[in-house]
Amino acid sequence: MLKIEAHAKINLALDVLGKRSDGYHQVEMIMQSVSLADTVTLTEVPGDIKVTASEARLPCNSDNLAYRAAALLRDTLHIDKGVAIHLEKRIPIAAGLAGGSSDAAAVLKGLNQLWQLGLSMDELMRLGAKLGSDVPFCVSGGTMRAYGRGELLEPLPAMPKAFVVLAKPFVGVSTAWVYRNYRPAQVKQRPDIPAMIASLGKGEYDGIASRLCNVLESVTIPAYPAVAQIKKLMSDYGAASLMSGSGPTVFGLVADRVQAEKIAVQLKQEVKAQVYVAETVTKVGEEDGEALIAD
Ligand SMILES: C[C@](O)(CO)[C@H](O)COP(=O)(O)OP(=O)(O)OC[C@H]1O[C@@H](n2ccc(N)nc2=O)[C@H](O)[C@@H]1O
Ligand SMILES: Nc1ncnc2c1ncn2[C@@H]1O[C@H](COP(=O)(O)OP(=O)(O)OP(=O)(O)O)[C@@H](O)[C@H]1O
Repeated sequence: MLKIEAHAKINLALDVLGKRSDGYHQVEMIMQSVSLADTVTLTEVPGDIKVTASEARLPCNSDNLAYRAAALLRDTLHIDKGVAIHLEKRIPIAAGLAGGSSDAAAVLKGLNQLWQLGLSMDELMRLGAKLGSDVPFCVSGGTMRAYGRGELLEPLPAMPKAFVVLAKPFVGVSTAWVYRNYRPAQVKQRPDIPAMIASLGKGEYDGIASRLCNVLESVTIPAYPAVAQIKKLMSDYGAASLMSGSGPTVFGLVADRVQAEKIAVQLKQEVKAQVYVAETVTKVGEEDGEALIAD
C-alpha cells in the first residue's frame, strides 16, 4: 500500500501568447506547488482499477483523472494488474488549483513504484501530458516555468517560503470555457515573466509578490464578481493577491504565518468561500522522499 500527498498548485504568473491550430492556447506561466494536498492511497488488488473518493460528487469511473492515469499506465505498458485508488480530497474541485491533475500525477508516480515500472520522471511527465496540460507540472512540483500548452517545463529557483491564503467562492469554473472566452483585447495587464524569474533568482519575495499577474482574470472576473471581491479584500488585508489558473480560487501571499491566519479568519467572516491557509513547497516527488509513504 502507498500513500501519496498530491499537492495543489497556484499560478504566480499566467500569460496567453496565442491560439494553436489544435485548439489549445500557447501559454507562459510560473507555477508553484502549495502544501494543500489530497491524499491518494494505492492498494494492489487483483483485477481492474477501482476508485473511491471522500467527495461524493466526484465521478469514480473513467471520468476521474486518477482512474485515467492508472488506465493509461496499464494500456501503455500492457500491465495486467489491478489497483484500488482512494482519494481523500482536500483540494476544492474545479477551483483552478489542479486538484484532479495532481491526483493523476500522484497515481502515475505511485504506480511506477508499486508496479515497479522503472519509468523516469521525464517519462512520467510525458505520459502525464496525455491526461492534461497541468499534469506534468504536478508530477514534478516545486517552482517551474511552463510553456507550450503548459506541459513543457523548466525548473526555476525555489520561491522563498511564503504563506498562501486560498479562498474559493462557491462556484465551479470550467477551464475550457475560460480559454474559449479569452479575448486578448480585454486584457489590461500582462505579466513580466523575465522580471519575475529574476526576482526568483535573487530570492526577492517582494519582487515576486509585486509582479503577480494572470491574464485569465479578464474572462473569469466579469462572469464571477466574487473573484474581484475576494481579491480586493485580500489586498485590503495586506496580501498580494491573484486568481489561480482559470479560477475561481483567489490566493493571497504573505511572508508571515500569523498574518495569513488572521486574513483567513477575516475572509471567512466577510465572504461565502472555502478558505485555507497553506504554504509554498519546494520540489515534491520521489527525490526528497516526501511524497511517497509506503506502509
Ligand atoms: C488554467 C491552467 O490550470 C493553468 O495552469 C491550465 O492552463 C489548464 O490546465 P488543465 O486543466 O490541465 O487543462 P486541460 O485538461 O489540458 O485542458 C482543458 C481545456 O482547456 C483548454 N486549454 C487548456 C490548456 C491550454 N494551454 N489551452 C487551452 O485552450 C482546452 O479547451 C482544453 O480542452
Ligand atoms: N480526481 C479528481 N479530482 C478533482 N476533479 C476531478 C478528478 N477527476 C476528474 N475530475 C473532474 O475534473 C474537473 C476539474 O476538476 P479540477 O479540480 O481538477 O479542476 P481545476 O482545479 O480547475 O484544475 P486546473 O487548475 O488543472 O484547470 C471537474 O469537473 C471534476 O469533475
